[in-house]
Amino acid sequence: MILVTQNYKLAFIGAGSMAEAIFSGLIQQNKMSPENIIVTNRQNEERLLELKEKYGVQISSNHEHVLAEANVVILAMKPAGVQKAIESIRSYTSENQLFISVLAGITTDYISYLLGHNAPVIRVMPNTSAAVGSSATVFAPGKSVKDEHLTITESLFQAVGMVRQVKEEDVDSVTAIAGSGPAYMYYIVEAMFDSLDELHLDRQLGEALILQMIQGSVDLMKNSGHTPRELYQKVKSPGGTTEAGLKVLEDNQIQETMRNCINRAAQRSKEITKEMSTVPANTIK
Ligand SMILES: NC(=O)C1=CN([C@@H]2O[C@H](COP(=O)(O)OP(=O)(O)OC[C@H]3O[C@@H](n4cnc5c(N)ncnc54)[C@H](O)[C@@H]3O)[C@@H](O)[C@H]2O)C=CC1
Ligand SMILES: O=C(O)[C@@H]1CCC=N1
Repeated sequence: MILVTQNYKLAFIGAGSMAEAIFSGLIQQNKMSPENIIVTNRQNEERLLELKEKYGVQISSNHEHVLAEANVVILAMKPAGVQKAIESIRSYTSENQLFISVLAGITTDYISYLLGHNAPVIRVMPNTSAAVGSSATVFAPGKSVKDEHLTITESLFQAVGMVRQVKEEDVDSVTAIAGSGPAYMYYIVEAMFDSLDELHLDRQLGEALILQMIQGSVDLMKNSGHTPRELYQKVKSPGGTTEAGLKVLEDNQIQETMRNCINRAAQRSKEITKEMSTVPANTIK
């Protein structure tokens, strides 16, 4: 079923992991047709050909062509590249297009400043689970955004997972949990997988069990109405295996480390804003 998204023509400026996760999710969930998606990057033609081959999306290195029919432009380059990227497309953009930025730390004001006009700009923070329809996404509107633009953004990202509107000042914090969060989960799971060899367990069996164990834990956290603390207390028996394992986590201050990790990521998002996204004072309207 193609939803409201069928009327949109999406241009992705940037063809990396995040762009691929979003458009592959939209295509695989049957929410958008690949003909309505055009993708460009800075210079890697081979990467564009690979994406065309894999998903059937349109590709082009000609920015005028990329922007010509797009009514939604998704900015998906690294934060450090935003100035050059917008300079290279600016003359082909208009106030009739909606700009969606997924860039960590880059404000809607800065994007409007670089565009030099009043097109609506929405800041979105998705994650790579969009590729399987399971992103945890937030969006925050910039200045010229109307309800219709919020609806478009919501419907696009609803197609690839859960989506919520937040204030732009909260996006740095959300980036730390929902944007970067998957990497922290994969990092922990990598360690669990690596323990399989030490346990002399079959790798394939062990990996399947670990992933199902995580899935089951998530299901229980979502559905039981119990807090994480209540749930781990239920697993733990006095003098048992869980207590022994948890003691190692406590002795190594793993919870504190996790909080530090998340706080540091949020702080980094704010640093990126200062380093790369400051609007010169005399241009603020
Ligand atoms: N990877 C992730 O999990 C998430 C990434 N983000 C944000 O998404 C953005 C992209 O991240 P990734 O996809 O991981 O990076 P990436 O390095 O995989 O991709 C960046 C893409 O931008 C292109 N690019 C760079 N300069 C360009 C220009 N001047 N014109 C056109 N294209 C240009 C590159 O050629 C490349 O295709 C970043 O700003 C990041 O903060 C947001 C949420 C999650
Ligand atoms: O690491 C980063 O900066 C980006 C933003 C969230 C996930 N990846």
